[in-house]
Amino acid sequence: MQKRHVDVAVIGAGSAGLSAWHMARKSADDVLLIEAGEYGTTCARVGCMPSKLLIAAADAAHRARQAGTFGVKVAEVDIDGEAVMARVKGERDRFVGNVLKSMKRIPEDQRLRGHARFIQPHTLQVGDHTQVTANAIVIATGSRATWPGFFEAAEDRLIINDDVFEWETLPESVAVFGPGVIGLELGQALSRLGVRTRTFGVGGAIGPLQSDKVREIADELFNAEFYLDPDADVQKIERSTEGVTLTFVERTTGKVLTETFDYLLAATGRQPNVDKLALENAGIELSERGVPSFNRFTMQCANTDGSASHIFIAGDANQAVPLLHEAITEGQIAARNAANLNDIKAGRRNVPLAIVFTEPQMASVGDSRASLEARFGGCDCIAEGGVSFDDQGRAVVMGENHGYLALYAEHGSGQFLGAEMLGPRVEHMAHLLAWALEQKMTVSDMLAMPFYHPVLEEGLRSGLRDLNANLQLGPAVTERCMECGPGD
Ligand SMILES: Cc1cc2nc3c(=O)[nH]c(=O)nc-3n(C[C@H](O)[C@H](O)[C@H](O)COP(=O)(O)OP(=O)(O)OC[C@H]3O[C@@H](n4cnc5c(N)ncnc54)[C@H](O)[C@@H]3O)c2cc1C
Ligand SMILES: NC(=O)c1ccc[n+]([C@@H]2O[C@H](COP(=O)([O-])OP(=O)(O)OC[C@H]3O[C@@H](n4cnc5c(N)ncnc54)[C@H](O)[C@@H]3O)[C@@H](O)[C@H]2O)c1
Repeated sequence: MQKRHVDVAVIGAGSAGLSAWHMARKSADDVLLIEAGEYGTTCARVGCMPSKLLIAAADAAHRARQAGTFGVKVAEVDIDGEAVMARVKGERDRFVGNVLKSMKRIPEDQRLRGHARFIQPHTLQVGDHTQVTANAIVIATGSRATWPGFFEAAEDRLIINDDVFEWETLPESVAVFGPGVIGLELGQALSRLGVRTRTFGVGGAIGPLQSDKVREIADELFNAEFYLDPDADVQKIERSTEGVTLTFVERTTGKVLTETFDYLLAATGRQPNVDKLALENAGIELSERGVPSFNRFTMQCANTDGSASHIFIAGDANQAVPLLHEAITEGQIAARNAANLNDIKAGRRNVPLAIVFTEPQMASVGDSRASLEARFGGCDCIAEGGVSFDDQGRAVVMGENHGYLALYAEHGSGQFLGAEMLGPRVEHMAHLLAWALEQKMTVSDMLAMPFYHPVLEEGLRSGLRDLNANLQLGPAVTERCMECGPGD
């Protein structure tokens, strides 16, 4: 057994762990990055990047099918599943390759392969070969897909997102369970690529949407394109000779149907990889679900006696905001503090921003309406405004005039608080709104900004005018804006 002492040990070489290693090295000499699995990060290997590559192929197919809207004739859209998957995997490998290249800058003696687990608060057992003691430890172990036990009836036809990106070609059919972020992104993409899909949820949720109005529109729009039952009654799942056979109540007809699919894709959420760390030996306080309690500004965990620990947790492992940009920020904050235990500082956190790459895209900026209600204590302080994209100039031009933008602001101050949206390419508008929120802009400040013509942001201006009127800070929006042209 090898023994080694380091200043900071980082467990997990994903996006949070890599950013942690780089940050810790700014103040500590001996920083060890420990990885149990493949190098390359979840984001590049089986997450953000391959999913967006599959979506890009699906969008190409969709554009070709929609070309007739513009008087452009495309004879037949023929999907070559092998070519689709070859590009997805080829470009995915390029992204993974870039991560691997950047990892070469980490000296070999600062990297260690093997599964880490705590044997004492300052000591990790790595594989069966090394014991590492560290002044401070950053847990950056990510998360993994999770599913209810009864899915196991699908046996070898039960798959998760990781499996999709290993396909040689596209299957004929997939039953998608979980209309959350992953299920909707992958489910819509597969459907657009000609794969027969049905998507089943529980409880009515669609993606991360909180606004009833936006969710209802999303339900209608997605269902116009592919079968989605967000509150499904699935009565039986079984492995049959042909694949996986489901018995379920069809949403539209109420009939009990039995259908066979090649695969059951479980997209029913993710759980943090903290259950195999032997955290009971780490001396830190755990939530009921076994996740360490931590401060989101310092990323520092709490000891069982309430004192501050030398252990920090960043990225999907802490289950707070499982998004790539947050993992990187958290890794940096955690590592900065792990390397400076005598000078713990609160890190800067950005406003919440989340984007789902369906079409129309979904996005949210700021706290959800429910959190805002909780924060403002039911004082009737929140004004809401909104705009539909159905008649928005640029969206009509592009033939993508669907969706709705809901905007929130504080009565009295007129301060912009957040937004939820479903609409064409709203990834960009969501960024503008997040930047406005970071700058603590009021709705009047935002309306004083330039708006080009004809752009989707003219729709945002209409929504802001509606919000301003509801704040009683501007005129009621009763008709189309006369002075702003046909874009709003
Ligand atoms: C299909 C999919 C699509 C996504 N799309 C987006 C997107 O578009 N935008 C976005 O912002 N986010 C997206 N995400 C989320 C994003 O990928 C994650 O938030 C991010 O990758 C988390 O990074 P991490 O460093 O916390 O975890 P990871 O990158 O998973 O790194 C954790 C590492 O820890 C290692 N590890 C675990 N346990 C141990 C141990 N005991 N010892 C040693 N090593 C260990 C693991 O092997 C792994 O390499 C997506 C996720 C998925 C699954
Ligand atoms: N574009 C992006 O930024 C992006 C893309 C993919 C993933 N992610 C991240 O990954 C996280 C995990 O994504 P996810 O889609 O796995 O989780 P999720 O929490 O977004 O969705 C899980 C869905 O499964 C449903 N569900 C639970 N049990 C079910 C059951 N038995 N049958 C049917 N449905 C069931 C839930 O109601 C929910 O709608 C996201 O929260 C997000 O942070 C982000």
